[in-house]
Amino acid sequence: MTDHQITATEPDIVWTRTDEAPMLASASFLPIVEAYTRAAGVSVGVADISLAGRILAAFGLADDGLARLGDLTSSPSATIIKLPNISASLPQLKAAIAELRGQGFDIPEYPDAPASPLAEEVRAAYDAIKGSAVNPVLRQGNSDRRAPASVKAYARSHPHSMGEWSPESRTRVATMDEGDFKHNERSVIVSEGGALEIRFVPAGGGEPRVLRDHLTVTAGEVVDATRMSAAALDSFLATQAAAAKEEGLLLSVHLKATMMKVSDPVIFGRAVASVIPRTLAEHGDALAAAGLRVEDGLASILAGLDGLEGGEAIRDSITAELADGPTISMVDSDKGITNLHVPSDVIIDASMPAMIRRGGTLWDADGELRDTLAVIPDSSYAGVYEAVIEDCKAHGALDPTTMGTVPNVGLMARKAEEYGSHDKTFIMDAAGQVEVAAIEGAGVEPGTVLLSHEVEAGDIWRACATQDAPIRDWVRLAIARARATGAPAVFWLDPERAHDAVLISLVTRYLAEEGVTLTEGGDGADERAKKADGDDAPVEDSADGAGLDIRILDPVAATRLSLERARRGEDTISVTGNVLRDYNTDLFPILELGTSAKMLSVVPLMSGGGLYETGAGGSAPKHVAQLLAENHLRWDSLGEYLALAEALRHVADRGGKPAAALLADALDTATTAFLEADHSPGRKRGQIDNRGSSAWLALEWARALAAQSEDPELAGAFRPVAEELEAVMGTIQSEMLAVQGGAVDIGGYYHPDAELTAAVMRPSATLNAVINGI
Ligand SMILES: NC(=O)C1=CN([C@@H]2O[C@H](COP(=O)(O)OP(=O)(O)OC[C@H]3O[C@@H](n4cnc5c(N)ncnc54)[C@H](OP(=O)(O)O)[C@@H]3O)[C@@H](O)[C@H]2O)C=CC1
Ligand SMILES: O=C(O)CCC(=O)C(=O)O
Ligand SMILES: [Mg+2]
Repeated sequence: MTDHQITATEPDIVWTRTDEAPMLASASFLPIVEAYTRAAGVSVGVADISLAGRILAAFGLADDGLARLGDLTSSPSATIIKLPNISASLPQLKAAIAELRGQGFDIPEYPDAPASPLAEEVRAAYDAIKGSAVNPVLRQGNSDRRAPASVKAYARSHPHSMGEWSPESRTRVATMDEGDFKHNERSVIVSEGGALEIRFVPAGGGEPRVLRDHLTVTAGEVVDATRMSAAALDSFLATQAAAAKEEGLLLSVHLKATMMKVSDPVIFGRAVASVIPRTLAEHGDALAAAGLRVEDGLASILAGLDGLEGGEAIRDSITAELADGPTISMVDSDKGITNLHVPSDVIIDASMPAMIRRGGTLWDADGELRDTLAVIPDSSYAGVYEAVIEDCKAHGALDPTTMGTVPNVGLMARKAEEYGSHDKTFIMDAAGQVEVAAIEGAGVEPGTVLLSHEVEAGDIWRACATQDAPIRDWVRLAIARARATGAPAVFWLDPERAHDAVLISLVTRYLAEEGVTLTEGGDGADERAKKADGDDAPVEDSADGAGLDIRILDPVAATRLSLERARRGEDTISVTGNVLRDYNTDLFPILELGTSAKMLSVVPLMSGGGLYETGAGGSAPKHVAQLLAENHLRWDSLGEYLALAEALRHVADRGGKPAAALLADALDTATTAFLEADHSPGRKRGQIDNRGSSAWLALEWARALAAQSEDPELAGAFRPVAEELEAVMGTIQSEMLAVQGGAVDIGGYYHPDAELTAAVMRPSATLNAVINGI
């Protein structure tokens, strides 16, 4: 029994308190949810998994909501609604620590250079909070992300803006063709359970050093190892900086420094270094002595120069080099924030689709849109974006009013693949060999080296693991989605990649075990032959005779096929590994719906429980900035509405709470009516915002509950609510709009004051009176 054992008092549904815009939106919507569910005998509790909450918990100053929920995921009764949370970069973590200290919490500063065992401990505690520390704990299942039919219908009738694509666009992707993670990858299947060790053997003799001492593996686990060569990376980045300048393209770098918290900040730092090489050659020692690191971005370095002896000379040198080098794309041209200022500002899953949606352009320092050289160092997945860009150049922008949908079934459970690699990623400090060796079991003699790489100082070496049970579950989920929709399901796997080659063999075997045969031409050959014939029709035949069309294609071919079908209005399920799950579930929703916030994002937990994520995007920091400046929150809570309906259905399926099913059905009806009436938040001050939207949803939900006849008592309880809300909705909406315009104070960014937040997020006394009266 762990400290966090779930008790019988755990509520039916746990709602997560997170950060930024989703947390603010919850302050408005959650009181409505609590009132409606309480009236139907369904309990909703809150677990704090915010960045600030996790920091306080690490020092015993708050309950550990994340640990509690992590335990809950192993229970079949788990029903968790997970809102997006901050995956903190180091600058964000430090800002949160400073804010909490400023509020009087007794927590230590982040030790940059720990010099005592205690400081080491503090650093380890903080490093565990950094990056994507929440999702891997809760995601004990694979992922099923899609746009529900009502949302797709809404997007078709209310299309978002889509930039034009010209065949003359010079925007392109640059990626490495050697020395990167893709090209150095090696992969094995461990035949039996056991334990592995990761060790470093220095070049030219010397004692081997253990990097990771007891890595438990299970039978059938796929273990990969790879390295990014520092020399190859530096040379690639220098070439791209020169190419961007030469070709007059903006330089933009697209990484995932938040989620890939060990490798990608280092790669980001090398990108920063590539635009200020002379400054680093001349002043590198002074910067290091002041603790200013390229990994933290230009903003952090520039801020650290204030008051530093010799700081002005360094600033002048940086300014001169930036003026002399390629034009770097802007995150915020008004404030002079470039793509290389902050590691967490540009996150590839959102940044590349947003650029594609804007006709392949990014902003320059004058706020003008220009073509860009999109630098994606590792080539494992860069080809997907390359293929989309080529497609848009050839055929123009996609049309949201007609395009089909590309939902995703993602292999994600139990820290699968790269996104579970943080504790097995190392930045090498010397040349030598890194080995993954069996120390116990694993179906081989102890000491057997399973994987190894020659490394140089500065290289990034990492191992990833993917357990067999999640792979089988993923294949079954893909079949289930193909059956439920009739759409073809395509496994995006690249036979040229070591890991994917192993997965192709497993997927083929597990499909056969489920009685499913790959569609003829499932290797892409048929598609190519048909194209050569000028025949654009999809492969309709299904090899298993049961109407299933399941194929395996490399990611570039899969992208082309999915886009070709989408342009014809046809749907294609993308069945992918963990990284492409992340990329595709922003890419396609942003093109189809304008934002991934409108996605239904279900994680059927392998224990039988359910995790319902809201949307597939992030926490939109710029939405918070807008709320603070002009009291308008444009966050769209549609993802929350969709997730709540699914969670209620899960509670109903567990038995004993029949009203949960009625709440779910009524919420679906309400969401459809809400979309049809176009009550979604507007982007600008003076338009309806998140709070006004949730009030409309409350009205539609009450109406649908009052209209159902299965539970007359419940209908009776909600009839007056619906009538009252209907009568006062005009007043509610005017009260909501009246507060917009000026700045507001909620007493903090990472840890705002609960009362101030509630006051800002519940500004309509009329709505509050109705809700509080339920
Ligand atoms: N599941 C999770 O917990 C995730 C957490 N994150 C975290 O979120 C933060 C920001 O990351 P990132 O996703 O890259 O950037 P954003 O959150 O800024 O999302 C990108 C853009 O998507 C649009 N958007 C996203 N959600 C909504 C919504 N509900 N309503 C309206 N528009 C929305 C906005 O576009 P527009 O400008 O058009 O309004 C936004 O600017 C980081 O801290 C990151 O670590 C990121 C991804 C997932
Ligand atoms: O965990 C994170 O940092 C981000 C997750 C994410 O982007 C996603 O799941 O789509
Ligand atoms: Mg994502």
